[in-house]
Amino acid sequence: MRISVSSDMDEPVARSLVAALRERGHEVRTHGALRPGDDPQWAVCSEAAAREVADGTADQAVVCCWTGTGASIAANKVPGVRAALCTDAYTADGARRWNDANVLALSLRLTSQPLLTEILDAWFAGEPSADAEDRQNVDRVRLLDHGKTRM
Ligand SMILES: O=C[C@H](O)[C@H](O)[C@H](O)COP(=O)(O)O
Repeated sequence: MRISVSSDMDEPVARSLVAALRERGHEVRTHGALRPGDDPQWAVCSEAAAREVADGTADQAVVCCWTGTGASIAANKVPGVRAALCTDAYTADGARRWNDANVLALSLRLTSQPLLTEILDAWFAGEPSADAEDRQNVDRVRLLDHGKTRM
């Protein structure tokens, strides 16, 4: 997959993330502190990575900041993006399965190397649920992208 990665800090875990994605065979495009000369502010680089998912330049994105909160908030402001802040593998699996999340948000503070591996394993193994209720929920969220609240 084509995966956009952003981080507001040049932390070891962010570099490990990029390396791990490449090792898994993904094509990675970096933003923020991971790209020399790029704006490292979380509101800017998270949006840039998320926008590539929305416009189809990337299949998915991983957005990082110290807590993961700002990165997830900024990414979720981009229509078409469903960003999930995941602090464990179960949450990452659920984000793909129930929420059809297309952007993974990570905390640079909390995500240890082993946890990163577990989260990525779960994220990439997870498939969106075919359950009608699950699909309906995702469709409702998609409507919000267009300012609508009713199916
Ligand atoms: O949600 C915000 C992020 O956790 C930032 O990474 C955090 O605000 C730290 O940024 P700074 O070191 O620039 O204050």
